[in-house]
Amino acid sequence: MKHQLRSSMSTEGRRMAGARALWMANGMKREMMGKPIIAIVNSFTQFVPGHTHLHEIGQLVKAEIEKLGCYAAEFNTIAIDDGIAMGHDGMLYSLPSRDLIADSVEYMVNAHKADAMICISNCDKITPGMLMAAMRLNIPAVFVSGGPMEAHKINGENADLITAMIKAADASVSDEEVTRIENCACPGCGSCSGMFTANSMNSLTEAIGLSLPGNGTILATHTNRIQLFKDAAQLIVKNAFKYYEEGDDSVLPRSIATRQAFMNAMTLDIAMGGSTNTILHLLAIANEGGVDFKMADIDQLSRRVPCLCKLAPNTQRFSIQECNRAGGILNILGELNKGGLLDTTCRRVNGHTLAEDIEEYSIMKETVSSEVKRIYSSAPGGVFSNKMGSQSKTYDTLDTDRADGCIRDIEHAYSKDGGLAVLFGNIAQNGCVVKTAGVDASIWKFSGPAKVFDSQEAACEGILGGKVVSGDVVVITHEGPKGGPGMQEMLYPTSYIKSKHLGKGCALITDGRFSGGTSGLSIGHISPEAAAGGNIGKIVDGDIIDIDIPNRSINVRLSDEELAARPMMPVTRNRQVSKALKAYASMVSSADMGGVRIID
Ligand SMILES: CC(C)(O)[C@@H](O)C(=O)O
Ligand SMILES: [Mg+2]
Repeated sequence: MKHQLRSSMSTEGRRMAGARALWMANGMKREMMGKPIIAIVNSFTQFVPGHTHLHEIGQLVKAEIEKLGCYAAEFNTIAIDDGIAMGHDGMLYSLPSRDLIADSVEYMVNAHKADAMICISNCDKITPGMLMAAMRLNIPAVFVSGGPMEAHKINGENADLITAMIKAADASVSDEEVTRIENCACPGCGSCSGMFTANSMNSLTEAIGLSLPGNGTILATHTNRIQLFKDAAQLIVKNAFKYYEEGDDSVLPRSIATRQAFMNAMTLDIAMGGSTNTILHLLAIANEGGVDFKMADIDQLSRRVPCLCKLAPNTQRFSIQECNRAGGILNILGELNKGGLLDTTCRRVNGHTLAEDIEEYSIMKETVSSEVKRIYSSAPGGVFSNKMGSQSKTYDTLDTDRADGCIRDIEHAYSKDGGLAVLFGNIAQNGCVVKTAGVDASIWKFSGPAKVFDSQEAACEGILGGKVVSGDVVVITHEGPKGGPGMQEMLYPTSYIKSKHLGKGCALITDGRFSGGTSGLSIGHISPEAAAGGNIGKIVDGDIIDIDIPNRSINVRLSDEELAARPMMPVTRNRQVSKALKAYASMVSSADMGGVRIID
């Protein structure tokens, strides 16, 4: 062994007889000792459709690994369903759960001295939590997500949980119509079908190189998703031997997720109008690995990367299944690469360079291999199913229309400027973010009077109660990482603006964050947050807010002197915060640092 097995601490030497006895009681065979122990980090839970089908897959992965002679042991992490935890104080727990997941993976893997891990993630905080752990532990790791949910279509347009939320608060829609939509919006297992946070993060994992091709886009219900798990199981064994036996450090997370890989991933995100949460998570993951990747890099990239792909909620024409049919993540990267926008020398978990994978998985070549066709022709089954790999339907043809198909080439970009932008100004000195892919170009410049609310709940009441009118800028304060605490997703306020048919008439700005399902002129992550003394906490009703996306600015129309003389507005809400959340709030940073905990 070139690198000593971590597990040798508990499997070697006469004095480890007790530990060996326990390992054998777990099912480890004598002949497995001295070989890498692989942790199967699963996030199965029946509280989240993105995870409800993961019960058996961990054991299938174990069987695949053990065929190759290594012992594999499964443990679970928690997983919160943001959609179910939304619209009430459950959302306070969502972002903090990311760090809890990272810690729990460290606890299990370090306590039992596992040598390598396969991470079975899916929804919003689970993929970033596990990625943070992978960077922290820096042992061989491969990621496989549970896969996306099939999309339900009404008259050719996506109808998902966001559609249900918007219709449910629209008084012009009948109860029967609302029930009809909620009955079909989520047709079974998988991460919700749009380019929401879960699918954004799983796509970014593929771009960073820590998962195999297809990870971001092959449907949960498709048999090809099971094949991906089998391939990943074989790969983690191969990489564990490469590292421990051959001393090959290139398989380690920090060797793969380098600064260049983060830049590539962010480039992809900007090109596909991913969830703004990815910014928060990429900053936090980079921070765990000591990678130099900051808000300023995101700002720079957003100025030169075009928007090549729009899925729900940025359009209702396409969802993740159509993106897969157009060649998925590697084919978006392929188009970006033609514009010289990537560093394709980055090495990936499968041992290839990004250039090699882009070439091999391109669907635009004259001869596309049967393996590539197999992956990208994975189609929805079209019937409700919450079973992993329960169907194997295929598309007859792949989508190679780069002018008006799901993935466009640079010549036919939706916009030359990317789908995400970072704005700065006197109310966001450390920046804030907006998903421009989801904003109608007619309101990229917007000025209007502030309507201030110091909680998400008050904002919801204000919007639904008619307090907010066309032309207003809704300002939601004290919902940042520290102030919330937990930086709630504001999907209800942004959906209610649409329910009230104010989508193009209002802006919303906050130190909180958004769901990937949010679209419209919604600006979040304002840093510093109000609870950290940020100027957003000084805004009062009637102040004029100037938003200018093309020039990347956001300001309250007050002079520096006026703003300096303004006191912070008192917080009027009455929110009960548990001790667990207070502990989190006591150490969390602002969004521009990824909302990571500052612990020294
Ligand atoms: C419920 C959603 C849509 O998954 C949301 O949590 C997101 O962030 O995308
Ligand atoms: Mg979310």
